[in-house]
Amino acid sequence: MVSIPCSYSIAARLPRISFYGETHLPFLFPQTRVPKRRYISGRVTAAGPSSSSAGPLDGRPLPRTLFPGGFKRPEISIPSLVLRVSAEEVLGGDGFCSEVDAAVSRGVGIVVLDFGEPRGGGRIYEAACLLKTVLEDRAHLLIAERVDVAAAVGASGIVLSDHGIPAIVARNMMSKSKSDTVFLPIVARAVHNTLSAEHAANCDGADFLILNNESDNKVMLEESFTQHVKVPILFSPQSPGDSLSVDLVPQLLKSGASGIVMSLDNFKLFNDDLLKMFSTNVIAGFTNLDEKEINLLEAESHLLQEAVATIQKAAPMMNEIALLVDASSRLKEPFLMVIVGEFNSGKSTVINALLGRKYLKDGVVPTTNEITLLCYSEADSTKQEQCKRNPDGQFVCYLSAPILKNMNLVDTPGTNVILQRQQRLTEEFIPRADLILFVISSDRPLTESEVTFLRYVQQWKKKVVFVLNKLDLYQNASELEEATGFVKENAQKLLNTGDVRLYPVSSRSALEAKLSALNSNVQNNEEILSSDPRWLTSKFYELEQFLFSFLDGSSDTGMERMKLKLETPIVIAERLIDSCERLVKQQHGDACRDLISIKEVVNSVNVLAMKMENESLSWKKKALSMIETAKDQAVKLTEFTLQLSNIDLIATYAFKREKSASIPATTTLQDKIIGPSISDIQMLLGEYSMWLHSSTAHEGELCVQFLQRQSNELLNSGDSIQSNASLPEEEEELSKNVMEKFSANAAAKLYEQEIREVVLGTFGGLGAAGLSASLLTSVLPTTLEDLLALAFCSAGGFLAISTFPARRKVAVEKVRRVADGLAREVEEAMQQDLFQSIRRLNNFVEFSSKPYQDAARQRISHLQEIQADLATFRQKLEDLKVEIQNLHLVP
Ligand SMILES: Nc1nc2c(ncn2[C@@H]2O[C@H](COP(=O)(O)OP(=O)(O)OP(=O)(O)O)[C@@H](O)[C@H]2O)c(=O)[nH]1
Repeated sequence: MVSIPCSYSIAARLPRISFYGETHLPFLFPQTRVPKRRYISGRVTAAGPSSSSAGPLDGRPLPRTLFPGGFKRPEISIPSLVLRVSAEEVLGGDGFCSEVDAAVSRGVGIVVLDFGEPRGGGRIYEAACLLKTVLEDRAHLLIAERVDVAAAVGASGIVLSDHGIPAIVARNMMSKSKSDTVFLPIVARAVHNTLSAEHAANCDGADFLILNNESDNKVMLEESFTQHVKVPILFSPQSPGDSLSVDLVPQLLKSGASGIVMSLDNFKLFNDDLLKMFSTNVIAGFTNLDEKEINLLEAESHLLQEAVATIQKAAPMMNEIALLVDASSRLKEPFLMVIVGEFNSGKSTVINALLGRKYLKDGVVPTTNEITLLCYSEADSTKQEQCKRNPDGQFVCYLSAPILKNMNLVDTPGTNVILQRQQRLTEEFIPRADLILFVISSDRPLTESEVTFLRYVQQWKKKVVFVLNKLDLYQNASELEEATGFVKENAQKLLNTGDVRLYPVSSRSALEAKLSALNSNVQNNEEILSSDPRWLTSKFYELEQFLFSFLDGSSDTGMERMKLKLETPIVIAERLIDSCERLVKQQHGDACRDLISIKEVVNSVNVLAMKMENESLSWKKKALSMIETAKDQAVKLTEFTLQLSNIDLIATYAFKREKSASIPATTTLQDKIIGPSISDIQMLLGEYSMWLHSSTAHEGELCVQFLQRQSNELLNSGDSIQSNASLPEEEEELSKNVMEKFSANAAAKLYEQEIREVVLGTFGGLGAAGLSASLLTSVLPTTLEDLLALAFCSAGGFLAISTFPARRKVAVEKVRRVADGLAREVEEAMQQDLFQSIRRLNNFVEFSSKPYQDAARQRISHLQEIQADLATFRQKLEDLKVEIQNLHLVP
């Protein structure tokens, strides 16, 4: 067991990193907003270019992700505390879940749900759902055996038994069901003997093993076995139901166990000292810091915690926050130098030469298809040096090479490999690096893929040191000069800096020289090395000199190391804040547009009012023309009735004086003119009323629909805004009432009265003028001329009849006036009905839009607050950067 374990595994409780955008990433794929609808003149149309769906305000699409797309392995802290619970216990109540909750807050990183008894799938599912709620994202939930249940509840993974399905099958089954996550499911294998342990580790592809059989536990204590199995082995040192001897725990960890699996009862036996063994151990990254530096480290730690809170508030869905959490937790850890380069450029040889031994070839490191972290072990024999593969796929090697005392090295897969996954692993690691050693092969200096990769590195503002490896391939000095000039010039352009460090080396020669010096068995082999021509021609010492000066805190480069280390999380924070600012700016723009859209909805009632007013003109015109037609008919009837030749009438009123009898004109007026006209107009007004109602109701409906669509976007949650407003139900009645009040019978009576008055007023006095009733009776049935002739016979008669046309005109005028009055009344009532409808709609829209307007305003001010917070925070980071840059200045 190495004495100082490395801690390069993000604690399971941290929020998950989502690096890739193949699947749905809420933050990186800013939530796909339903295309905004613009609400104009009562019609809903697709939004124009100002629509929020068009992406950020500058019109360019937001970057899909900080990294290219793909899946990522979940990360588990090692050593790990694992709780094993049964469905029975979980569903049994009695505060069991609260105790699990407490255990997680005390450091349990994984909870395994066993099916126990009874074995019904429903019970397990129920228990898994309950556990998931208890654990939230603080610990991984693994389900024993039941891939279906694990997939259904969205568990982090599965624990397969010795004889269970192959790990790859389980992983695929779960991956398919978890298409919305970028994390691969965890697949652990419970094994009962060393044989199956070896098989699972080497062939099965399980992420870690749980050794269940207590009789075999002692086998695990043997070094040969732990050396052999390259995946973490977690011990389950007791049979279910047995109590765990806690004294065993330190011994198990020392023997190479990567964690302990236990029941809740056993966990309760763990005291704080024991729990400390499971907390991440940190190697002091900086020694001999003066007070100013210590203060700066503390200040930065606090500021980064604040940054995490600010970013989480601004963009709760931003999974990349884990990068910052991770980087800030590593602030006090050793300087991290990441070696990158194309496949076969000589990265491993450079590392071996730095380490002074062939660590990366003699089997200690199994592959460069994964990230390999090399950190220091105080082991005094190479036997204790070992490599382990963490469940996240990363190899961690503990080596005793002196250079690792103050600097961790990371070997990465080549960047131009065919398998994109390897390239992605390297890309993922870049933000964590404090310094990048970029190894270029002399036979292909600065290829296209290297240029692309450098551009990516530049995004993270990393300090890059170039190694032009395989120097021995150059024929002469001028070739070398040409190559270094080319690389420097282009690197300067790419990294936008005049300060490009480039070390042409032959790492193979350097390694060979170091190995011969090592094998010379001489106590002080430095002399042998410095006299070795391979060492001299390798020029490797120049690179080493630079790196060692990095390790010396008192030198300028040592100070630079401190600065770079301090700046690593700041750069990540800045990038995340950039993304947050873009996102919040977009959200703010959206919210402003939302408010404008809502106001547009309210204002659209005015547009609709104008439109309806225009349309109502044609309704009015129709109604008035109906009245006009009736009027014309009534006028004609009056004129016809009040003719001298229409002697029947005169006879009836003037001479027969049958007051009670109705004249035919009255009946005609009532039955043929007024009656049908009234019912026609009433029908028209009924339709008008319906038109008003349906137009406003339709508009109201559209408005409600629009506002409801806004709801989710405004609230940014699943809630919806409740509005108590209801659409106007009743139809407008004023115009209909006017016509209902207008009685055909009453009008006919009035008409008759008028006719009567005209006739009586004209002819009622003729008898007094001396006309004899008999003469009149014999003459009157003849012609008008006769009558006129008779009238000429009597001055009095003539005078009376001569007033007839004027009286008739008055009667006609009266008929006209009545009709015109009715027309005016109807027109006014129609207008009132229109106003009333619009008023109702207006009230409804204003009332129902109010909660939405309030929500939009609240959201705008909330986003403005966040923008202000981010700006303040950016300033704080700037100030801190200045302080870091001024570190070298004597106070
Ligand atoms: N001529 C010459 N060959 C070298 C030198 N350094 C490494 N090589 C050779 O280059 C080949 C690749 O070296 P590695 O160190 O495995 O390269 P790598 O970049 O780690 O390769 P991957 O891990 O596969 O990406 C090996 O055959 C080395 O012997 C050197 O300085 N000169």
